[in-house]
Amino acid sequence: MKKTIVFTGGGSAGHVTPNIAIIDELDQNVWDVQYIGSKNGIEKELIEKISIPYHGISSGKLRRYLDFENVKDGFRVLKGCLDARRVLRKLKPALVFSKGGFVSVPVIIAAKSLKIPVLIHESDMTPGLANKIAQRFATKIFTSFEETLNYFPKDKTAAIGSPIRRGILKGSPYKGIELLGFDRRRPVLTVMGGSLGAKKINETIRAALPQLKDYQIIHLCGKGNVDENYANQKDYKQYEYVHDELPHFLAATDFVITRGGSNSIFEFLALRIPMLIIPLTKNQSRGDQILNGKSFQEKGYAMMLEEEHLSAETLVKHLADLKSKRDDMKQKMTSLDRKDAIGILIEEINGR
Ligand SMILES: CC(=O)N[C@H]1[C@@H](OP(=O)(O)OP(=O)(O)OC[C@H]2O[C@@H](n3ccc(=O)[nH]c3=O)[C@H](O)[C@@H]2O)O[C@H](CO)[C@@H](O)[C@@H]1O
Repeated sequence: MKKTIVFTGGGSAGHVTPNIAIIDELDQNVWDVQYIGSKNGIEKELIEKISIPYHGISSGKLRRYLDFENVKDGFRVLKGCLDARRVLRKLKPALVFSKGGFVSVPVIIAAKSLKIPVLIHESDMTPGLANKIAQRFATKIFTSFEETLNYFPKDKTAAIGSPIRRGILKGSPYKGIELLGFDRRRPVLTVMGGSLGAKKINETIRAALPQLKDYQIIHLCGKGNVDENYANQKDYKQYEYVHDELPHFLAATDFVITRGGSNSIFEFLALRIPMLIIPLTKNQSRGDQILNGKSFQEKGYAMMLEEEHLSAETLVKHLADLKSKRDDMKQKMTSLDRKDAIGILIEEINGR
């Protein structure tokens, strides 16, 4: 008889794509895979696309301060715990695997109350609020960054790198160039503002286009952000979000401009693509991307440009610097930080 495993995590692609990466590698003759996410989060569409049974529960945003919305969200989280408990009692999983995000908290609390083992993975340099809460309920904790070990109990935590989907490494540069209608002899720059796009990066890259004529540009600009004024240009292709084409596009990419989302930057590291990281600011986030970016810069994998200093001029200048550091960066990107996190997690799961 198959054993059941429940995955959870959501709110942004960053909390879902690693789960999909692991699910892809699990032997589904051995494991019955199920997913618990929020009723309407981005995870619903991404998980249904890979045909894994999806259970939507009530979910509320967790805040560090108290206000009326917070109280309402408290009730939603409470309802989420009851929803999750009901689903888990029915599925009777051997374990729960969580990638974090608000929706994961009620699932983990419910799992703990039913004595179901919980594994969690933290992608960022510093833990998000969900994983901070989840850590006390977790049986075992994995992190992408070595630096993150300081934030969790030593006896149950291991740094293993980021579980990046293996498919992302299997793209063909020729196919990418062909899909894009680009010229194989000229450099390709990919601009990726995280799974949700990035308004300021989008505007700045478009303003800098006249100074970027050496490059052929793939711009992944996020939902609703394609600018029709720039449609049908030979050297500048815009997409809201790409799925199956992404491995081919990245295989054809020479440089990348990116947010500091952990999944993206570990994917670029595995592909050895020199990156210019423009992290979300402290006003837009809890500042995790700044720390992710700093860590990569210190290790020589990336350059960083803070959004406060972002303009067409600084972007072009940083890109020129990136070009001059390209060989050195690629050399450094062969390090141990490219661990086989997926392999480690699959082994851990199979041992349960
Ligand atoms: C706004 C926000 O809260 N961002 C957080 C979110 O990142 P967010 O989900 O925005 O970004 P990540 O870089 O972590 O992940 C994006 C994922 O989407 C994929 N992708 C992207 C564009 C596209 O067209 N196609 C595609 O498949 C990327 O390859 C990657 O696997 O979770 C990360 C991991 O906890 C955090 O580091 C980020 O701070």
